[in-house]
Amino acid sequence: MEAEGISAPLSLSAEFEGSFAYLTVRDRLPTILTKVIDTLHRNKDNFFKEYGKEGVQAEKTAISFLSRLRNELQTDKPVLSLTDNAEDSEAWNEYMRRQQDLMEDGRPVSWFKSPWLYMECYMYRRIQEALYMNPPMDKFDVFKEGKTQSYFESQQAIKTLCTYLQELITNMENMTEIQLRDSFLKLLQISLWGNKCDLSISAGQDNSQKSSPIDSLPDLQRFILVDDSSMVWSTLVAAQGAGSSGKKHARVDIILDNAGFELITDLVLADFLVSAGLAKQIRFHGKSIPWFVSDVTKQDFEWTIMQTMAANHKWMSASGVQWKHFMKEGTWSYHDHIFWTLPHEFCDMAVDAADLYSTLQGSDLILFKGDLNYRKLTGDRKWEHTVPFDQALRGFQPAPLCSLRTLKADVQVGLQPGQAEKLSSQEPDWMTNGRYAVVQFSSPCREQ
Ligand SMILES: O=P(O)(O)OC[C@@]1(O)O[C@H](CO)[C@@H](O)[C@@H]1O
Ligand SMILES: [Mn+2]
Repeated sequence: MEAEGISAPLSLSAEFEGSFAYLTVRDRLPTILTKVIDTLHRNKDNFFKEYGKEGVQAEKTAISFLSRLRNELQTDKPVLSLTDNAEDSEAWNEYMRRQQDLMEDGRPVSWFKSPWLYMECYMYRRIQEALYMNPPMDKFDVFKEGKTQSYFESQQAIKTLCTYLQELITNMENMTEIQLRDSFLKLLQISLWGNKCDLSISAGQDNSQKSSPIDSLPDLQRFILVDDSSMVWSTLVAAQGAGSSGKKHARVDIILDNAGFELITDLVLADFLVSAGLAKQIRFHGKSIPWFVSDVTKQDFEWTIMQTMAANHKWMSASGVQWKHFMKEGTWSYHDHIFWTLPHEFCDMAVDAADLYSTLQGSDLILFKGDLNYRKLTGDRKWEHTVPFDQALRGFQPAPLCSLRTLKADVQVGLQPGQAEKLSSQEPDWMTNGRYAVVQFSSPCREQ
């Protein structure tokens, strides 16, 4: 899509044999689909217990939907319109028509010929269609087991992090601005590396946090390829404006990514921002349907706060109680606009989700977590690595924004000349092995 007439390179696509997109569509997506089918099989008795024969029949039909979907994918069939009449179905079908218009010589839109970003998002939406079309399966989260396992497998790291947070809060009034800044930067990096724990790249394999999130920071520093965290800090400080009540009114929006440990790192960061008076309001943005295996839904968000509150650990439960209070008093709020589970590049948001775009324009700082959000920020296109991040956003500038992303797809902009070449010579898979990360900032007020 050409936003504001800004030209852009080709989209990543599985049509490029051997590319990461090709290997993902050929291997990883079918694996994820097979795991979804297995999950439904394994829950057959539960469906019978809860819903009787109707539940078992729904499960069977959903499995046949998903098996057909896997065959369509593996044999590169033309994509199909959605037929579940959900709130977002027309937006999806309109997007398919747009993609069809872009196809050369009238070739149909298909899995190995169309943009990877579209096809991967489309797969997750077709999984949801299989459930929508087979009530009472429509409310079942096929990825719930993996997300809760990631939380339970990361307990030690969560305890360490909540203890660290409470220590910061206890000492906060004695902190100098430098100490406050250093604490913020540490928690920002912990949230950044929390993004390693993603179940899509691992095709559902356990990807929980085993090491101490604090102790591992010094060793990870050298793997941060772009570090604009000082600009994030100065944006936050500049956003402190005394309103009539003399209180600070900064609003921070966090576009969430994965549940489990990563979500805890985001809640801890958000708690610090409010407790340190750096933000008056935090708006969390999650997904309205189960997405990319481990992405946060409203149920995951509420479950995680409740679990942390109920933990048999003093500082975990203290943190969970505080987070529940922030939600109750409205300091924190959770939102799940359907745009986040559409396939659109973010440069389309101002037109295709104008309400969301104008909401985000009211933010003082937007933190985008994770790789899929980075792919949508940059349009998942084959940019030269030295193209500035601002340029790759192609006009998507609702407010000062920062991507906190571990690299798991072969799109990366804003690097120094020679930086990508050096990395490729050392580690050919540096863009997709999840070992590297960026803290990449862009602001409408910064000269382009
Ligand atoms: O957004 P996240 O959770 O950081 O990563 C999502 C992801 O795992 O899924 C896609 C590959 O299947 C890539 O965008 C990325 O590897
Ligand atoms: Mn994710």
